[in-house]
Amino acid sequence: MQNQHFIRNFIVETPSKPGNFAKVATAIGMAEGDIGDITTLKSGALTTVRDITITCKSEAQFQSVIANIEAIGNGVKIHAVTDDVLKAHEGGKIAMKSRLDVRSLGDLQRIYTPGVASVCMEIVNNPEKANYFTSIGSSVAIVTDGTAILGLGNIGSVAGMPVMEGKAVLLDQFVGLSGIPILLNTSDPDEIVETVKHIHQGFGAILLEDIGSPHCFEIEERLKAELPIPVMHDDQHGTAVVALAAILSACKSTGVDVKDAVIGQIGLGAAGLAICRMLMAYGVDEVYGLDRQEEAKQRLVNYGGKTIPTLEEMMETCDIIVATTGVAGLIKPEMIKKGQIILALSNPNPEILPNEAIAAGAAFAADGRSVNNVIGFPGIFKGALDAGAKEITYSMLIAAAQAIVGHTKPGELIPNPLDPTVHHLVARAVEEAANKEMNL
Ligand SMILES: NC(=O)c1ccc[n+]([C@@H]2O[C@H](COP(=O)([O-])OP(=O)(O)OC[C@H]3O[C@@H](n4cnc5c(N)ncnc54)[C@H](O)[C@@H]3O)[C@@H](O)[C@H]2O)c1
Ligand SMILES: O=C(O)C[C@H](O)C(=O)O
Ligand SMILES: [Mg+2]
Repeated sequence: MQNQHFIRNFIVETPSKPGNFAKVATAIGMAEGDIGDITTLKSGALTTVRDITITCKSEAQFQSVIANIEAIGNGVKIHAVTDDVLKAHEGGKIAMKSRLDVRSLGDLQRIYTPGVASVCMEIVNNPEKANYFTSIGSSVAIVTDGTAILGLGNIGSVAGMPVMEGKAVLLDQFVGLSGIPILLNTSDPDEIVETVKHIHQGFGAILLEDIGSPHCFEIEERLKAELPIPVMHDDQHGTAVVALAAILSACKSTGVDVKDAVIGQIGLGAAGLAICRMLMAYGVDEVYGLDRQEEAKQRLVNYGGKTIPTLEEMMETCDIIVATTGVAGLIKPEMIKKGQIILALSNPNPEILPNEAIAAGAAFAADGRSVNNVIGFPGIFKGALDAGAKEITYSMLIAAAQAIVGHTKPGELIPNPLDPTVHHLVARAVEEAANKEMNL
């Protein structure tokens, strides 16, 4: 797999004289290492120690980064090279924590037997109070069968758990919801639907994650129809929201009316088909899909979409290209037309690196790390839960996309996901759209 993201942390000591860190940065750049976070650990009179996050495309590249730094000499020393990604995952990223302290017998009797019995009876007599007296209303099941983990494919739900824990971390950090991973050991649609139906009462909503096509379409449709709570396949609709927002922002920046744009979508699986459907729901006429599977193309045609037979033809005729194939490096620089907008959204490695696309003439380019459904799904679920919505509809999704665009700075494609305001605005917009649909 090309364009790998190997992330390591270098603990580097340099003499405190100005210019020494610049030598280290140059040494890293000469080996094509990409510098990320830099944390000064110690700033002394004689030496400074920094923790430098470096991303490389291969282990070999790391070795040349190390060799280049060591070649500087004059007191520049590498004290350690650590893998902070693995370190961050030691023991897992999430934990079930109590919101209350139990320090006395009184506490125990209130939150446990016998006090808890009265709360149970309160719910027996007023079932709608379950969301008020329990955590159900702020809990989201993150359900996967592990068949389409990022672009890594069918690696199974246990190997996919770090991704599901990641979604739970983001739900907690950005909107204060509790995400609970549910790892299925079946990819049979009937068994998945039956299982989720039997566990749904413990959750306010269901987030389907990294379930591959075509099963994901049937599973989501059946659960949406059969459950009284919101169900959303994030890879489909969270991605469609973010892709629409990025396209609207790019069109705004380039003075193009999105409804006149010619948009090509490479890959018509979970993400790609949903992106096409979202664009058509938004009123874009010229949306063309491409997939290597006939049945994937047929699904788009069944929704009223159009297809283009080859990648070369799509790259030649479309102003905006979105790719969600899982195939790193699929789009070659020589395929890029001047002024094109390229959203190569596959993770962990895009169909083309944004800097390569820009260098080849693209007006805008982004990968799946920056244009990522993290901008959408936390606020979408928060808004749906706050509204007490029974489902997540297109008007709620389009409201989410418009809220994202409204908070995007000129020249940006989408806001920074670390900006808490964007998640709050998305949640409010989704809640309002839901209330409008429920005539509240
Ligand atoms: N940036 C984001 O937020 C985001 C969100 C969802 C998915 N993704 C990424 O998109 C990729 C696909 O995810 P998915 O859930 O849609 O998977 P999927 O398996 O449902 O869909 C992938 C589709 O791409 C097609 N495809 C593969 N190689 C192709 C090629 N060479 N030419 C044309 N079509 C080809 C497959 O036939 C399939 O239909 C993954 O890498 C995933 O990480 C990114
Ligand atoms: O997990 C992500 O980063 C986004 C998306 O859900 C994906 O599958 O790529
Ligand atoms: Mg995913």
